[in-house]
Amino acid sequence: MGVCGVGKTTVARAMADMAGAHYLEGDDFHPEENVRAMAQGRPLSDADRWPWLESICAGALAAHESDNAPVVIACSALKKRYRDLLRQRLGDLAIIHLTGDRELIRARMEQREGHFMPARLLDSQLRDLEAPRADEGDVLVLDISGTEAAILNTARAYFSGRLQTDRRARSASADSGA
Ligand SMILES: Nc1ncnc2c1ncn2[C@@H]1O[C@H](COP(=O)(O)OP(=O)(O)OP(=O)(O)O)[C@@H](O)[C@H]1O
Ligand SMILES: O=C(O)[C@H](O)[C@@H](O)[C@H](O)[C@H](O)CO
Repeated sequence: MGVCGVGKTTVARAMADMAGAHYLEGDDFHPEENVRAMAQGRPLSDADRWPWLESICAGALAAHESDNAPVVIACSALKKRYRDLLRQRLGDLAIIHLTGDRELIRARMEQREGHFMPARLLDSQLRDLEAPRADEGDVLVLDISGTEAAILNTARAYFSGRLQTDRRARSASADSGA
């Protein structure tokens, strides 16, 4: 999760490769009108985002049910209520909140080519962002100022730990016949 340009796609793709997981790009689930709005510099509203979040959940569940493999999703999930919807629909999550200095994110967005999101929407994303607090216990905060390798190492350690915990919990519940 995180604002535009913070590196969600980059990290999520690498994590999915590492874990043999499905990779879902949140941007692919936006209806055309959402993409058009953002491309024209208009921030999305809650009303624009609810159906989009629901379709990400449907896609994630379908992918997982096809072969039981884990699913990694690149999704802004800017507000607590969006993350709560994901938790409610998808069950246990391991969330990485990518954060960074506004100027660094802006510079990366300006260098990026072929993406619909204009750098001028960054401030609206930062305004919408409700950074997870400590009571959202499934979130790792990861600053993006380090090298890509260092970021991926930290992300990998967090996901691996969460996957092992999840596997242990599932095997314990299978043993107990639950
Ligand atoms: N650690 C990093 N170091 C340098 N550049 C990076 C790093 N991570 C990502 N980038 C570059 O920053 C740009 C934004 O990254 P990316 O597209 O992954 O962000 P995003 O959060 O998925 O963006 P959006 O939400 O707008 O789709 C890309 O050009 C990417 O190659
Ligand atoms: O919630 C949102 O406003 C959107 O998901 C955006 O964050 C973009 O889709 C993405 O980040 C584009 O760059």
